[in-house]
Order: sequence, then C-alpha cells, then structure tokens
Amino acid sequence: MERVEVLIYGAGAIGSILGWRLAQHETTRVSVLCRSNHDDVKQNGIFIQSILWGDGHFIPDEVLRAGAALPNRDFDYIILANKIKTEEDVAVMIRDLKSLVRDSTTIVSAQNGMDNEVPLREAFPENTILSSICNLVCTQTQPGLVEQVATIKTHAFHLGVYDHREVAVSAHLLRRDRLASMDPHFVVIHNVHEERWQKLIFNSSWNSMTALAGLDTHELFCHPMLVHIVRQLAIEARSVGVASGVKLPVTLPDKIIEIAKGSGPIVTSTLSDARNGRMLEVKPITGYLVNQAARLGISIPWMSAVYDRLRQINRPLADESHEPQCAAE
Ligand SMILES: NC(=O)C1=CN([C@@H]2O[C@H](COP(=O)(O)OP(=O)(O)OC[C@H]3O[C@@H](n4cnc5c(N)ncnc54)[C@H](OP(=O)(O)O)[C@@H]3O)[C@@H](O)[C@H]2O)C=CC1
Ligand SMILES: CC(C)(CO)C(=O)C(=O)O
Repeated sequence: MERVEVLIYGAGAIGSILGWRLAQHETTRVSVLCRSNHDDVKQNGIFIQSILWGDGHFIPDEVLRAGAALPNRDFDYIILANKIKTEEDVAVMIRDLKSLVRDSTTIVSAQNGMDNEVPLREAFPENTILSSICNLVCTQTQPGLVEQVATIKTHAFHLGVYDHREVAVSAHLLRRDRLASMDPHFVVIHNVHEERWQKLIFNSSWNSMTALAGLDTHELFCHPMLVHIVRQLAIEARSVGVASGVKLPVTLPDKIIEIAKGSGPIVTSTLSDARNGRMLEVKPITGYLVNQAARLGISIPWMSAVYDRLRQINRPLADESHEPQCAAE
C-alpha cells in the first residue's frame, strides 16, 4: 500500500490528537513540527488521555523544531494546528510552508475562525486546501500531555474542500476522502463555508466569554447575565453571517447554549490560553466578525466591545513578544 506522509504543524492539543489518530493508520507516517514543547515531545513522544478514543502514546516519526532548518521531505498532507495570534504567525507559517509544500501536498487548516485559508490560497494557488472543523474539546495540560474531555458533535473532525479550483476537482476530493477515511471519527462535509460559520458563532461567543470571565462553560451557567451575553454575541454573529449570504438557522444562538449545557464543562482553547497568560486567538474569530460587520455596515455592539477587551488583554503580551498584533483589517 502506498505510504502517506503527514506533517503536523503545531503539535499542541488539536495537532497531537490529529497526529496520533492518523499515525494509527497502517499507511501513514506522521511527523510533527513543535515550538515550545519540542524537547519534551522529542524525548518522550506525546501521551494522550481521550474520552473518545481511550489513552495512547504517540511517537512521531520525526520531531522537527520550529525555527530550525526544515527537511527536504515530501509530505502528502501538512496539517496546520497552530493558532494565528499575530501578523508574524502568518508570515512565519507561510515562509515555512514555502519550503515544505510540493505540487502534490495537501494543506489542511485545522484552525478555528474564518479565512485562515486565504493567505494559504494566495501563497499556493494550485494546491489542494482542506478545511477541518474540529468538534472536540482538548488541552495540552503540560508539554507532551494532551487531554480530550468532550465533543460537541458526533464526529470529532469534519473535513471539506476549501475551494474547488477549476483543475483537478476530483483530485481534491480524493485527497479529502483519503484523509477522512483514516479514522471512524473523521467525516467528509460538503458545506465547508456554512459549517465554518456555525463554528465561528460558537467560538466567538463561548470562547470569548469564557476567556473574559475566567470561567468554564458550566461555571458560566451559574451567572445568567453572562449566559445572556453569550446569547447576544451569538445573535450578533449570526446576523453578520446571514447578511453575508450564509444560511444559518434562527435557532442557532439557542442551540449553542444547549450544546454547552449538554456537554461536560468546556475549558475553551481561549480560556486555556487566558489561564496560562498566553496571547488569545482573536483575529480569525471576533476580529473577522467585527471587520465583516464593518464591511457590511452592520452594528454588533456586544461583539465589538468584547473584541476591544480581548485586544486589550493581548496588547501587553504582544509587546512582550515584540510581535505586532494582527491589524484590524
Ligand atoms: N483545543 C481545542 O479544544 C480546540 C481547538 N481548536 C482550534 O485548533 C487550533 C489549535 O488549537 P490548540 O491545539 O488548542 O492550541 P495549542 O496552543 O494547544 O497548540 C498550538 C501549537 O502550535 C504551536 N505553534 C505555534 N506556532 C508555531 C510554529 N510557527 N511552528 C511550530 N509550532 C507552532 C504552539 O507552540 P507554542 O506552545 O510554542 O505556542 C502549540 O504547541 C486553534 O485554531 C484552535 O482554535 C478547534 C477546536 C477545539
Ligand atoms: C468547540 C470548542 C469550544 C471546544 O473546545 C473550541 O472550538 C475551542 O475550544 O476552541
């Protein structure tokens, strides 16, 4: 059987789970590109505790170090599981990809938010780009240890083709299907844009409020006023989506509240960053919505206030790292 070479770009919570699952497949060989957890992962691999799949130990084929010279290897799939927090994050990622991507490489964005694929498409006009909507709750609790405690949908990873270039439509679909077939909790989707919007509504409301309040979803339910704000944020986010031409049910704001109620307590990835004093992932989530609303002339006061507050939190952290925050536009 033909070997499938995979590189995980950013082996944090999501990257580790994806890498581990793909490595179970007989045809795949999975390497990881790590930043702060490089030494731990290189030495011990990645330990996983998962409510969905059970416990496991993932030993990557190769553990690459961010910032070091990249190997001259052909990867069939490069899966992006890094967070985009600053302009520099995009620039570094594209620079790295330029030396890693071949004509036959499929690039997969497993990141939350909207339009993460835009700079990828600009840099790689002909490559297959897949979008993965990730529906699981996981955290890297210490370097090289990842816990997955819940899911918010039946399938953990939804995989779709980002855009259909005129050439090689069937090649895009084959590459998507090959990846999706590697685990029973992966599934193919056909409406990437709509699903991205639905997830954006969830993340822009729940991730923001949990991070600002410093509370997980269940702790937030003890504060009806804060849940009211979550709902208001979701209503505003949906209004931007609808005005952008996306079909989003009017029941969606209530649904995201119900999903959080029905799940165990969710420490969102943004709350996890806030608790650890790390910069927050703002630009692709609330940043996208505020800018899109401005382009459409829609008022979203709650979201704009939350966006400002999240950026204020990021400001000193960006100064520390000497990295410019993502600009508003
Ligand atoms: N966690 C979750 O439950 C979910 C997360 N998501 C989304 O998935 C994406 C990843 O989130 P998550 O896994 O939680 O985040 P993590 O912070 O756990 O993982 C991101 C990893 O990427 C690494 N990284 C960042 N930049 C680089 C780089 N240039 N080169 C190599 N590695 C890099 C980080 O290193 P360092 O430690 O040095 O920063 C970190 O290890 C986000 O977009 C998030 O919104 C989606 C659904 C659920
Ligand atoms: C769905 C959710 C809330 C799961 O953790 C998420 O996407 C995140 O934390 O970023």
